[in-house]
Amino acid sequence: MKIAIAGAGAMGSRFGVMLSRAGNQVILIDQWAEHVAAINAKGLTVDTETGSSQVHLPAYLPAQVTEKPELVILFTKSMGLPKMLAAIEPILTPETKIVCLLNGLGHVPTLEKYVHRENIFMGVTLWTAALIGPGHVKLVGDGRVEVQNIVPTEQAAAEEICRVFSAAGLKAEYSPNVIFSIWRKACVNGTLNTLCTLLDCNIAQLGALPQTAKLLRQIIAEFALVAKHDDQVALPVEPIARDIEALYDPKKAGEHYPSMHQDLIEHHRLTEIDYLNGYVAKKAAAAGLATPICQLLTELIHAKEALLVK
Ligand SMILES: NC(=O)C1=CN([C@@H]2O[C@H](COP(=O)(O)OP(=O)(O)OC[C@H]3O[C@@H](n4cnc5c(N)ncnc54)[C@H](OP(=O)(O)O)[C@@H]3O)[C@@H](O)[C@H]2O)C=CC1
Ligand SMILES: CC(C)(CO)C(=O)C(=O)O
Repeated sequence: MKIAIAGAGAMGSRFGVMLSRAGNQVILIDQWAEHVAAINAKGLTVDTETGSSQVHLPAYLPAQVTEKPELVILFTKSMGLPKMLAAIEPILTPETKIVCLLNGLGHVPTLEKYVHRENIFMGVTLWTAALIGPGHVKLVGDGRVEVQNIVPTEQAAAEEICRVFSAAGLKAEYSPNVIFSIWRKACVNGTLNTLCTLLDCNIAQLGALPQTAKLLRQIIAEFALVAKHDDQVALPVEPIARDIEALYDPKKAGEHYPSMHQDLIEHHRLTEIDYLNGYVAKKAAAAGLATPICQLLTELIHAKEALLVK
């Protein structure tokens, strides 16, 4: 399949490398000129548990692409999504399918401004990856993917995307209720990412703190309030909290510094907070609901951004 990865940072590179190794024709598209130049000059440097290798994939700035892909996989940061969609609009045909695997909430209305609804596929992933520098990523660990169509007639196309992903080892499953999965994943990021970033710790260290269990449940309960009000999604607080707590195990994600920590603490870049706790606080305010903890966490992250982002 002809696949374009739009947003070829850590996660986009992971998907690009795995899909290319499975025989797909993959191109990488990214706005970061130094990263694109490094990949084209010497290949993408991929570090894994077993060593380092160079993977040769064509990389482009959005304005340079002329090929028309059959499938586009979006992996920008949430705040980069509109700019990327506007930039790749010229290469989209009425048949091009788009899969959005970003963390965070509220992406469908953005996608609908650029893509016909029947071509939009939403998903979540538990794969992880880290961007070490331009043209250099670290891909360790295991993961899986869930994908669903947003227009009911397009289930077969979603299942085909899952088949292509799974043939590349990405372990994709058709999701019968992706909106629930997106909210559940947002609970993971709205707790672990936000708290690890504010406390400057990894997931295992967060899990060992006496305050964490209660705080986790309070944050999830606020997400549940808005999920129910806005999307009629019922989020069960206790089972979601237990699933998140299972990630403290160093054999799972315990050693991992969440992507928000990588963005703000390590790279002094803006975070996706407005698509996580900030989204919940904003939607709650609009509906007259109280989500004081999400409101406070959002303000603290923005304050830390003001201190750290150049
Ligand atoms: N990393 C992870 O383990 C996981 C991430 N996700 C989600 O996947 C999506 C993509 O995340 P991820 O792959 O981590 O993002 P990255 O930060 O690795 O890359 C995203 C984009 O940010 C820009 N960028 C990154 N670093 C720099 C830099 N130093 N200078 C200039 N530009 C830079 C690049 O594009 P541009 O210039 O166009 O902004 C890049 O394509 C997010 O929604 C994230 O939450 C989901 C699961 C796990
Ligand atoms: C790995 C995980 C689940 C950690 O919160 C994540 O999605 C991230 O780092 O953004």
